[in-house]
Amino acid sequence: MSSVKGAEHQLRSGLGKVDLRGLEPGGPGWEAARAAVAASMEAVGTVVVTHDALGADLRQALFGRAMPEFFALPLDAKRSLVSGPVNGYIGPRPGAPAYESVRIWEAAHGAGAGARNLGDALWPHGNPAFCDTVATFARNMLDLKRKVGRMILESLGVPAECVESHLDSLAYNVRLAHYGPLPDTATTTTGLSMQPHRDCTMLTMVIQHGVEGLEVQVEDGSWIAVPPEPDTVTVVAGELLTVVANGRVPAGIHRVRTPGDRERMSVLFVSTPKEGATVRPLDELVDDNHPLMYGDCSFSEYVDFRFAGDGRKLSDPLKAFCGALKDKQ
Ligand SMILES: O=C(O)CCC(=O)C(=O)O
Ligand SMILES: [Fe+2]
Repeated sequence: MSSVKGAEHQLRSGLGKVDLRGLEPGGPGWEAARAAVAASMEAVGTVVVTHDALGADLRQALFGRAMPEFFALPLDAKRSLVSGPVNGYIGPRPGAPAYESVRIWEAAHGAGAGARNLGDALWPHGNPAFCDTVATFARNMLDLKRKVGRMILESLGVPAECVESHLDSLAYNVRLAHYGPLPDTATTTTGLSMQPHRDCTMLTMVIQHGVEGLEVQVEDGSWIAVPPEPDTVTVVAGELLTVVANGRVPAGIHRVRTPGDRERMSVLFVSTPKEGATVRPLDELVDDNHPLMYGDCSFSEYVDFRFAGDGRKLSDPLKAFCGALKDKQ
């Protein structure tokens, strides 16, 4: 994939790469970039964007210091972080023996309360550098995320004020992820560190660093490895965006194939509905040509259904949960 600012972009079986550097809403290049972002999103639920949201110093502070410090903590300390609406740690499991990650909620707001709580819980005297790094990262990503979210919805024809109120209705979290070298058995069976999946989010932005691994499924069913270029982010539509977009943006299918013998770190910047919220297709995206595809979707009930309930066994749990046509198929 190579990219050219604004109007030109390269597609491989639907996956686009679009340069967003220096673009402002309504300014030169905005419309062409917006069309390219939307085309890729509507085709494969994913787009790779080039950006200038994270400088080299911030990336170094995050991947070179904050993350190694966190993952080096004793397993018991990491496990003590309760999983739930505030923070959460996922340790190695039989299905993913080399994967661990931690989620920090609302890291983008205020002084990064989520990061500070986590720092205070883990280090006896807190860890201001860790907290500042995560909070700065999240603030910078939030601007980029709003830009991409705005492009997607505007291009579907959603008026500006509705786009803004949708974006204002979301919550944000950061997930720091670490993939250790794969044990031999895992490498010989699938070679995958994370199985193909759709995210249960609104949008997930994946930042890789140095070591590749993220692969995206494209229109012909093949997989494209996204190179870990420092100034790019992979933006993946989650299932909740499919609901809001009334089915016009599919959730991107992706997986992780880490080089077997190498350690890898990635960071996700994630938007979701707020806790307790119910989402539904935006009114502006339902008309005679676009009949209602999804009914009301309670975020927390869907999470339970998908990860702890009957949805675990289904290939399309979203449709079973709130698809408008689910009873007729
Ligand atoms: O680490 C990555 O590149 C992607 C991880 C991912 O897809 C996920 O955590 O849902
Ligand atoms: Fe994912």
